[in-house]
Amino acid sequence: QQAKLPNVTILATGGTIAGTGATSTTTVGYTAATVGVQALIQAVPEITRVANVSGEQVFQIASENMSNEHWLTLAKRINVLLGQANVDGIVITHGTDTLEETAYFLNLVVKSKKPVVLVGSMRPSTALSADGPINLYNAVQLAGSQEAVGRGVLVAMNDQINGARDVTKSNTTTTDTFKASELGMLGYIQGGKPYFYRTATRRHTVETEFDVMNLSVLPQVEVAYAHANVGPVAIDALVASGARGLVHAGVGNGSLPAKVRPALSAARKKGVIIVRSARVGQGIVARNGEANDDELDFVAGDNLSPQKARILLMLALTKTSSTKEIQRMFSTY
Ligand SMILES: NC(=O)CC[C@H](N)C(=O)O
Repeated sequence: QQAKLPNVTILATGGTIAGTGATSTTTVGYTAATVGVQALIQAVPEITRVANVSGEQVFQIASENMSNEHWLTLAKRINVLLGQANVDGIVITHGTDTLEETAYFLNLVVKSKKPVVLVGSMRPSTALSADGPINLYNAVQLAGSQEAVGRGVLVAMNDQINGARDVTKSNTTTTDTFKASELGMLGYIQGGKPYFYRTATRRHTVETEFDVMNLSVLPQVEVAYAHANVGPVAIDALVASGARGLVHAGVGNGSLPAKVRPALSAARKKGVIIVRSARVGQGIVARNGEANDDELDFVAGDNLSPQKARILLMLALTKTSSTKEIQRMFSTY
């Protein structure tokens, strides 16, 4: 332990950053989540020069298998670690498929200003020009930096820093996949130093009303996807399965197709909370825009993607079932 270096804990959860392929040119069809956290750290000895690093293997999964229970376990561990004076920051290695969802969940439930940085890779560790090692090196630097304190949960990949709320995976395979769409990234990591140009304005971490430390399950919230010719089948099935909340990934500006509206309205009358969002990927779904939310007693999803609206609705339902209160939360977080 070097006293002048920050203490960074790496929580490993799997993904491509811990993946291996048959050959150096295998960049699809490899196996995710095979390399353990100690091997990940040993593969990048440079990080021991910038931080006192310790590692914990929290899970070893491909992130398409990430569940609410995994999130609760991870969030609780992070809150315990960040409560310790000898931990300055946390890096989470993670598969990229649901990395943005884990990031937003943690952004709402981590109760510390200390840096929490998610990192993954698009190429397995065995590939030519694997992006995992430099991404991990940058993430550790960011998590150990003073610049990252109080900025909410961050995603560090491809030399760029993004905020948890706005970032999304935008390309199936390229290394520049993480983008904050039209809102833009927060900064860069270059030469081992973070450069911040923007900051997230929505409340996060220590400023939220959510606390998962005593929870072992989260309320069931599902997403129903709209498209031409869509009917009520998926919505009815999700409600019958016991969903307490439904996010409607509407077309355009969160529009409700004629066959969908009565199904959602009937669900609301049974007590299910309905959030109107959009499958478009950019822009705001405002209250009483394409649908009369006041009359239907629905919640407008602001500019959250359907998958992120699901997370906020789950956490909202741990506190209230008032649509007025939930709408406030969607305007706050
Ligand atoms: N690039 C990746 O990390 C994708 C691998 C895998 N599907 C996962 O999300 O864990």
